[in-house]
Amino acid sequence: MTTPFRCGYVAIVGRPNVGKSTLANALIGAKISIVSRKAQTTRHRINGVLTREHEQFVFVDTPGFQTRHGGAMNRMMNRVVTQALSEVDVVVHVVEAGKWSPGDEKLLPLLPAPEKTILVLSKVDSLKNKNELFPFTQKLLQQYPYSAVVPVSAVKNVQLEQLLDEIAQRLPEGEPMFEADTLTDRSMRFIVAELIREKIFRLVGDELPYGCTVVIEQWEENETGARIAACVVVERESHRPILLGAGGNHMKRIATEARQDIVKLLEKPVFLDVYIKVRKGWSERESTLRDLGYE
Ligand SMILES: Nc1nc2c(ncn2[C@@H]2O[C@H](COP(=O)(O)OP(=O)(O)OP(=O)(O)O)[C@@H](O)[C@H]2O)c(=O)[nH]1
Repeated sequence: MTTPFRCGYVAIVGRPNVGKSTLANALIGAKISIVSRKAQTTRHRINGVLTREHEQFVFVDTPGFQTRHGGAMNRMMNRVVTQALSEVDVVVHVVEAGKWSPGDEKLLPLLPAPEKTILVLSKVDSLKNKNELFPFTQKLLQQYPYSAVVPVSAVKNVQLEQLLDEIAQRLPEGEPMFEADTLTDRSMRFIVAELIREKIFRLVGDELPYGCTVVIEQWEENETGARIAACVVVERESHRPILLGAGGNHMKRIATEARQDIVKLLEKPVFLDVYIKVRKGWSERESTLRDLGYE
C-alpha cells in the first residue's frame, strides 16, 4: 500500500515576541519565507512552503492579533482572525515555555477545534529549570485541550522534525498545491520582477499611462552567480522612448538599481539584462495572472 500524499494550510499564531517568525524560518528555511511573503493567493497570503516526501506544508500569514485597540475594533479583528483560522487545516499556537501572559490568554477563544490545534512551547533552550515544563504544560492543557504539545527550540533546532510530524498527521490527503522544487525560483522571479517594476515606477511611472509588465525571461543561477534577463513589456511603441530616456539613461539607472537589490536578495553576483518589448493588450492578461498569484 502506498502512503497517501497530504497537503494543507498551516497557521502559526501567538502573541508578539514568542518566536513565531524564527520558528517559521527554521521550519521552512529562511530564504523561502522571506521571499514568498509576497506571493498572493486568493484566499491566503502564503508565507512559505515546505515539501517533504509525503507532505506539503503551506504556511500562511494570519492577520495580526489586535490587543491594543479596544471594543469594536477588537471584536472585528477577532472575527477576522477566527475566520482565517477556521479556514486553515492546522493551527500551531506558540507559547513561550514557562511564560504565560494575558496576551497568550486572549488568543484562546480564537483557536479552532482542538483536533487541529497544536501547542508549541518555544525557546526551551532558554528555560533554566526544565522541570517547570511539565506543570506548565498541564496548566495550559486545562485552559485548552490541544491535541498535541511539542516543546521546541527554533534556534537550537530542537524537536522541529517532531513538530512537522505532528502537523503532517493533521493535514488532509491531497495533491501538492505547489511544485516541490520550483517554488523558491518562482517566488524569486516574482520578487525580482517586482523590484524592477518598482524602479520603473519611481523613475517614469507618471509618464507611462498603461504601466508596464516585467517578465523574467531567463534565469540561470549557480553558487557563484546569477544571470537574469528581464523583459519590460509596454503597450505602445511611444512608451519605448519614455522608458529608455535620453541616451538610454533611464533604462541604465533602472537596471543598476534593480541589480543592487537583487544582489542583496540572492547574496551573490548578478548579471542583469533588461530590455523592452511592445505588446498590445498584454496588461489585461497579465493582471489576471497576477491576481492568481503568478508572476
Ligand atoms: N533562546 C531562543 N530565542 C528565540 C527562539 N526563537 C526565537 N527567539 C527569540 O525571540 C525573539 C522574538 O522572536 P520572533 O521570531 O521575532 O517572534 P515573533 O513571535 O515572530 O514576534 P512578532 O513578529 O513580534 O509577533 C527574538 O529575539 C528571537 O531571537 C528560540 O528557540 N530560542
